[in-house]
Amino acid sequence: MLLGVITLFPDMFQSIVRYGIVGRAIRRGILSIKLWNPRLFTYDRHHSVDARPYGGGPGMLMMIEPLRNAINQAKDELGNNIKVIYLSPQGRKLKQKYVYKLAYDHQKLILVCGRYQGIDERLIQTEIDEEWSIGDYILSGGELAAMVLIDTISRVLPGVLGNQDSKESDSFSKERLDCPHYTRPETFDGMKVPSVLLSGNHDEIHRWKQKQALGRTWIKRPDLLNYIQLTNEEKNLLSEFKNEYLL
Ligand SMILES: NC(=O)c1ccc(NCc2cccc(O)c2)nc1
Repeated sequence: MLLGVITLFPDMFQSIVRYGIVGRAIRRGILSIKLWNPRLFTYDRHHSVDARPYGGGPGMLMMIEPLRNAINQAKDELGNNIKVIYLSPQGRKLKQKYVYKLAYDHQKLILVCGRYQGIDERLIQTEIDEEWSIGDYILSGGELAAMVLIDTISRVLPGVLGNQDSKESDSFSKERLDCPHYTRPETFDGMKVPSVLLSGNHDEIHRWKQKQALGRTWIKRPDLLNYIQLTNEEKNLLSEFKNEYLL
């Protein structure tokens, strides 16, 4: 998968291309990232990329021309029918199921990172195909949002995560929270690992993990339960958890 990024701060992306899962995906040739800086596509004396907003208001906006020039350059290099995504607080809220879609439905994507107070609306109307948000908060730029998107996409690309299960067991891959996890020592400050996890009884262990994941979702994120259709077995596990919890 090839991800093109339009950003005024290309060096920020060094922080993900060298390390961890994204670094591994790049080294394995599964993912590549190419950056274009709109400032290199300005032709005025001051290389202006931002300007004051019409109608007043605080801060500056990114101008159309440098962004459009950079996007066009990216399209010239990557191909013209590539989906262009803009990261902004006004975007659709990113969820795991959309990460799979973005990763599996496209071989290439272009991510546009806004700075300042955002970008001229006419650029959004003419050049942006989809607007996405990583959450309901304001960042000083779209770069961190783009890096979050790159990281979570790279985790679902085939061949990136060694043990496929680790991806599947990720909580949000089944749109529920994860079960609790434990590792050595068996007892720490008098706190013991739940005995079922030491039993070697894989059916019991799987049942316990399912029950804990459902129970924790009910406690911490009951809203998620509105979106998932539970099997009868899952419904039984959850009511068992509730009875024990409410005792
Ligand atoms: N929640 C997000 O995905 C997100 C994305 C970008 C961003 N900052 C740049 C920006 C871009 C557009 C308008 C704007 O007001 C700020 N902040 C948060």
